[in-house]
Amino acid sequence: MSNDRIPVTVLSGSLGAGKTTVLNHVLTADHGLEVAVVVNDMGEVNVDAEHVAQRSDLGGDDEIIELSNGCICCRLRGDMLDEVGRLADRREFDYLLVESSGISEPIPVAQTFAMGFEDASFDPTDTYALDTMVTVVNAHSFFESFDSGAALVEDGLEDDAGRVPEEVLLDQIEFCDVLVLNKCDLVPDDALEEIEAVLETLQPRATIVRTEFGDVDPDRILGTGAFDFQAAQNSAGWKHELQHEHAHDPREEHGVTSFVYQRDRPFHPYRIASLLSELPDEIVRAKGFFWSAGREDVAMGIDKAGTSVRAGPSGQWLATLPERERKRYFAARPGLEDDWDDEWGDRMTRLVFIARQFDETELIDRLDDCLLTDAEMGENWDAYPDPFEPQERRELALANE
Ligand SMILES: Nc1nc2c(ncn2[C@@H]2O[C@H](COP(=O)(O)OP(=O)(O)OP(=O)(O)O)[C@@H](O)[C@H]2O)c(=O)[nH]1
Repeated sequence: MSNDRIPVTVLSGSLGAGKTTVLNHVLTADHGLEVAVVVNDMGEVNVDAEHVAQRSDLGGDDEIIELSNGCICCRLRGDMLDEVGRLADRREFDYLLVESSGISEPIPVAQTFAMGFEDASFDPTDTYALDTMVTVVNAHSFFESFDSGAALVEDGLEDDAGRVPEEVLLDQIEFCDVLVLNKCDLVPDDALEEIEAVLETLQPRATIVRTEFGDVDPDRILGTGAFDFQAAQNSAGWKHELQHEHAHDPREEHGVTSFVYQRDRPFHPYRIASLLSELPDEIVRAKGFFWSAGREDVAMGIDKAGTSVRAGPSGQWLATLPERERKRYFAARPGLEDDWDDEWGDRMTRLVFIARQFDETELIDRLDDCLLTDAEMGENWDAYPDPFEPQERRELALANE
């Protein structure tokens, strides 16, 4: 590999998905590259590093950096950089493979390599080039992961931000270049096709590679040059839907439905909160923003990953901005002005749902029942009880891309 900088592939994926198995397969494959490895394990003892050391034909311990008792997406970000900096000083090698812990969020890990990290003494950007973000998906427990999250992680193991495994799994799927669908030996073909259809809907940009015991062709995950921070960050299926679909538009493939619900009348806060708390499990993913009557100051956001649902203030309506600032947004985004309402500005609802084996008509009816009635449109909305959190994150709803 003639690149000046050392290319890096990061393996993400939930606990037990097969990251170490993939890693060992790549290390013992015949690709002619000298590969150094970082293995991150949440426990005190780095079991994965031991498995890698035993199984691979790597020489001394020098080639495997073990980062234990914390996660490289949060607490150990700086430690990881310091270690890979020392490694690059110490010896020559062609490629760096990073196995993150099962609960690592991929975006901070990618940022750490692509942009460095303030707490670290080493700046990776001259030495390393992030090449491929890979997420290993466990085909065998894929659908159960969304039903309960229980298959992914033992109780109480949340990341520092309090995110649950289903949310982290969705992040790992939505932010990557390659999805390795592992444990295919345990799943019949028709189920694999359905899983692939869900994955393609959640993440249309990534290539999907089916594997058994991690038998991936190294060319699929090493030296692909596929990583592009901006593209990866915008690649989630729900973002495409939110940006490009302007109306209800279901599409179905292998029982996987993806549709946008859009309305310009506000929801009754109590009714929508109650519906959101009991969304059907068939909805694997829901994202977007909505208008809750009485909260004309703020756009409410929704984030459903498997059974985990979060909803609350998440952005500012453009209508609440001073006119000059608003015009800057309009100038920067042609088309934004098209949906502008004379009375309510950009206040509206746009929600994306990705579901499997699901008839969306009932949900659409139930969502419509949450909209204010004609009589309620004339009421004092400020008198409605507000079930949502009061605090606000300062993001623009329409910039929610
Ligand atoms: N049947 C089957 N078992 C597999 C496959 N890939 C891995 N395994 C087994 O699944 C278990 C977990 O695999 P690992 O490679 O350790 O998974 P991991 O993602 O590194 O797990 P953590 O490091 O705990 O997050 C091991 O017992 C593997 O032998 C596969 O394709 N099929």
